[in-house]
Amino acid sequence: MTDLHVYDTTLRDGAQQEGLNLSVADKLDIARHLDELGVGFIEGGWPGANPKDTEFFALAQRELSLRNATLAAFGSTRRAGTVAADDPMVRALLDSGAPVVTLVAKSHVRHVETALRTTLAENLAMVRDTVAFLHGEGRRVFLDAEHFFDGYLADRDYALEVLRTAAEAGAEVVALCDTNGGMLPPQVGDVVAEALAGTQARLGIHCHNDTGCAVANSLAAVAAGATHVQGTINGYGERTGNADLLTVVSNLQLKLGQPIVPEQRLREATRIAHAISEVTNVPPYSRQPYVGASAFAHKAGLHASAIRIDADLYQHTDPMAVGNDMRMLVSDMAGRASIELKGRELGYDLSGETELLSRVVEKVKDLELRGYTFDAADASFELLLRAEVEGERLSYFDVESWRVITDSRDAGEAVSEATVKLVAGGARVVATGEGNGPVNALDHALRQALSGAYPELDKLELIDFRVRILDAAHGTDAVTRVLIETSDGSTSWETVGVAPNIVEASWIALVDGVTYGLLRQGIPVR
Ligand SMILES: CC(=O)SCCNC(=O)CCNC(=O)[C@H](O)C(C)(C)COP(=O)(O)OP(=O)(O)OC[C@H]1O[C@@H](n2cnc3c(N)ncnc32)[C@H](O)[C@@H]1OP(=O)(O)O
Ligand SMILES: CC(=O)C(=O)O
Repeated sequence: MTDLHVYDTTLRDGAQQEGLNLSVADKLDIARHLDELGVGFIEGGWPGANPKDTEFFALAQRELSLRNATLAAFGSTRRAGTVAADDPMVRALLDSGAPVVTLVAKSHVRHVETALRTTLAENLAMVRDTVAFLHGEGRRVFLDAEHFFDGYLADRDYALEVLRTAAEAGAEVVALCDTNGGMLPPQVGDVVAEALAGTQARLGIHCHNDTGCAVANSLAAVAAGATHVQGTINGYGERTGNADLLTVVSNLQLKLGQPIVPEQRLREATRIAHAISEVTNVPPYSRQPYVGASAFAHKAGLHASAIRIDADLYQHTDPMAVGNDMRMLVSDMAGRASIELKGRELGYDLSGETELLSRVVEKVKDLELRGYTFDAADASFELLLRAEVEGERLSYFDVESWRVITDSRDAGEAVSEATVKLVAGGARVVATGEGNGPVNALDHALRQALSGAYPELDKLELIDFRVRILDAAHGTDAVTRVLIETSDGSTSWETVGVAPNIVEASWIALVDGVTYGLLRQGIPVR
C-alpha cells in the first residue's frame, strides 16, 4: 500500500448536489458502503450546521462500526474576532466525536477581504487558532484551503502562508481546493509542485468538475506530489460535481500502479456505485467510467469481431477488476460476430452457424429500420434469436383479438377498459381488465386471461413504459416505439414494440414481456 489517503466527501460535498437530499439513515447506509469499498476517510457532514448532520455524528458514534475508514467532521475556522474555544461551531466539531476534523479556510486574498470581510492577518490567526485548538484537544486536523488555485494565481505568497500556518499549527494535511472547478491539469500540476516546494506540508487535492477535468486534475495533483485525494462516489457534488472517486481510485490503482484499496474491494466498485445510487435516488449514469452499465458494452460489429478473438482488443482494462461485465449490444450496427457473442451471453453456442447468424443480422437490421431498437430491449432480441434457432417463435398462447376503450363519465377521470380473447392451456378465455390508461388496462386483461394456465405470471409487474414517436426521417412513415420494462421482483427485462398505433405497439411489447417472463422461469407451454 502507498501512503496515499483516499478521502471521501460524498456525505458532505456530494450532498451539496442539486436535488440530492439524504436522511440520517441514508447517510449511515452510504457510510457503510464507503467503508466496504475501503476508503481511508469518510467526511460525514458539518455538525452544528444542521440538526441532521449533528444527529448523524451522534448516531455514528453508537451505530457505525467502521472497519477500514476513519470518520471526519467538516467545519470552518472560527469566526473573525472570536476565540476558537468559544466558537459554538468549533465546539460542535469537537462534540461530534469524530477523530478527524477538516476545516475549510480561506486562502485567496480577495475572499478574505470581500467575502469574510476581515484582514489577511486575522484570517491567518483564525486558521492558526482553530487548528491549534482542535489539535490540542486530540483531534487529527486536516485543512481544506478553499479557492487555493485561484488564490495562488492572485497572491502566491499569501496562499502559501495559509498552508504553512495550518501545518505549523498542527494540520496533518492541507488539501488544495479547486473550489470553482476552473483549473486544467497542467496548472494544477504546476501549482501543487510549487506548493510542495514552498511549504513542505503534506498536500491533498479537492477538485470540482466545472471544466470536466476533476479526475484529470486530481491525477495531475497526485503526480505532482499530493498524497491525499478527495472526491465523491459517482462524482456527486455542488454544480457539476466533484472528482468521481471511483474513477480516481481505479485510475490510480489500475493505470498508475498505486494500490490504494485492496484488489478484492475494488472488485466491489460497480456494485457499491449502484447501491449508493439506490440510496441517493439519483439514477446511475450508464456512461460512467469503469462502473457504468455501458462502460464495457460493445455495439459496433467490427469491435465484436475483434473481441471474439480477444476481448482485450477493444477494452482498456478487465471489467472484472472493478466488478463490471462486458456486454454485447445488438442493433443495426451489429455483424455476425455481435450476434454470436450475444448468443453466447444468452447461452447459445452459435459458432460456425454462419447462415443463421447472417439471417439474424438481416432481421435485426430490417426491424431497426422499421423503428425497433434491440440494444434497449435485450429480452425481445432473445425471443427473436430463439425463434431463429428453434425454427418457430415461442408462443405460450394464441391471441384471437384484443380491444380497448377509454371513456370519461360525467366529465370525471378517464378510465380504460380492455378485453382480451385468447387460447391458453387448451381453453378459450375472454377476460377484461381496467386501468388508468389503455396499456395498463390491456396489461391487466392479458394477465387475467392467462392466470388460469400460467399462475406464475402473478409475480410479474410492469415497472416502466417509454414511448417515442419516430418520424418519417426514420426511413418509413411515422410510427410509435414502445419500450416496456417488466420485473419479477428480483430482476427486470426490456421489450420493444413498434406500430403506427401506440396501443398496438404497447401490446407487442407487453406480449414479449410476458412471454419472456415465462421463458426465464422455465415454464413449459401448456
Ligand atoms: C466550498 C464549500 O463547499 S465549503 C462548505 C459549504 N457548505 C455549506 O455552506 C453548507 C452548510 N452551511 C450552513 O449550514 C450555513 O451556511 C452555516 C451554518 C455554516 C452558517 O450559516 P449562517 O451563520 O447563517 O451564515 P451564512 O451562511 O449566511 O454566512 C456564512 C458566514 O460564515 C463566514 N465564513 C465563510 N467561510 C468562513 C471560514 N472559512 N471561516 C470562518 N467563517 C467563514 C462568512 O463570512 C459568513 O459570515 P457572516 O455571517 O458574518 O456574514
Ligand atoms: C472545501 C470545498 O468543498 C471546496 O473548496 O470546494
